[in-house]
Amino acid sequence: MSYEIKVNDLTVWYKDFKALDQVSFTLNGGKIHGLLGRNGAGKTTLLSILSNFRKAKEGTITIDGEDPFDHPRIMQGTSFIYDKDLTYEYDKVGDMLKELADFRPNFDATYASELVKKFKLPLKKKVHQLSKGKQSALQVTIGLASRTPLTIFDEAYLGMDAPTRELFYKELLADQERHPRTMIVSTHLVSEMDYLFDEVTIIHQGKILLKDTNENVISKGFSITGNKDNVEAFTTGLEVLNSQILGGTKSVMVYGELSEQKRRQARDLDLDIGPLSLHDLFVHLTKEEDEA
Ligand SMILES: Nc1ncnc2c1ncn2[C@@H]1O[C@H](COP(=O)(O)OP(=O)(O)OP(=O)(O)O)[C@@H](O)[C@H]1O
Repeated sequence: MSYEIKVNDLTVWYKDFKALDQVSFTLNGGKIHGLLGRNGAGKTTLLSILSNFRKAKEGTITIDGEDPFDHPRIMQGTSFIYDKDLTYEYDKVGDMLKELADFRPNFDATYASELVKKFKLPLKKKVHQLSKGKQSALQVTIGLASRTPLTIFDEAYLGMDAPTRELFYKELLADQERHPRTMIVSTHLVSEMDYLFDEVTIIHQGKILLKDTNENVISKGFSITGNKDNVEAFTTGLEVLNSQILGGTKSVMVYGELSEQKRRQARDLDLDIGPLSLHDLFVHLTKEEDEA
């Protein structure tokens, strides 16, 4: 089971600072959505509203067709995994997992035990005594084993070492395959996680910059390299994200559709067309004026 999410004209203020500015989008159910944004872009603000931590005051949100705020079914069906402060969590790991099973109707205790083994979580240790990476692994275990129709991981990998992150990504894909749900995964580690996403949303300075399938986003990013004058002639009118000149050669990154006619023109001008990664697109699409 999975929830569809509709956000319409959502604006969030912190006193006189606008953290989200008329944000509108739909997230299809049963997909893994990558939510990408730079520091302070508004990711956590958005995710805390989707997970009922905060009420939408301007704009509307529906999750599975309902206003999610204070809605028992939607709240029970939503997991929000974030960098939680576990300093005062004196329960033992095993007890915490047992208690959770009572609150989450879909919680799979057998799968949780498998994850405990894979992440090497010490069941008898108190949660606040776990290392940062193990605390994150515990949170991820809870997020995956809860099997909620909406599962949100907000930079859930913090403190995990590279092999543990790999394990998390592998489990996320495998369990999504077995039990499709709506997942939202926010991250800065774009190059490491890009293969996980079915759909991508980029948020920048409180606004949605881009929302599309991962495949479509990637298919619109190109690097164009060749003779400087030819590259300049070719890219006139295209959205140029970045350019570099080395002697008489120019290399640019562009974002947009390239028609067959444009591709022919590139061949005639002896230009090389290459793909761009989601990481490159993210970095350059969210570049600010003073970072050129
Ligand atoms: N409680 C608050 N009071 C005032 N401003 C806030 C508050 N929470 C967040 N902000 C501001 O709102 C903006 C968005 O913050 P948010 O935490 O949503 O960003 P983020 O994309 O999750 O960033 P990061 O990747 O750094 O965690 C930032 O400018 C932040 O300083």
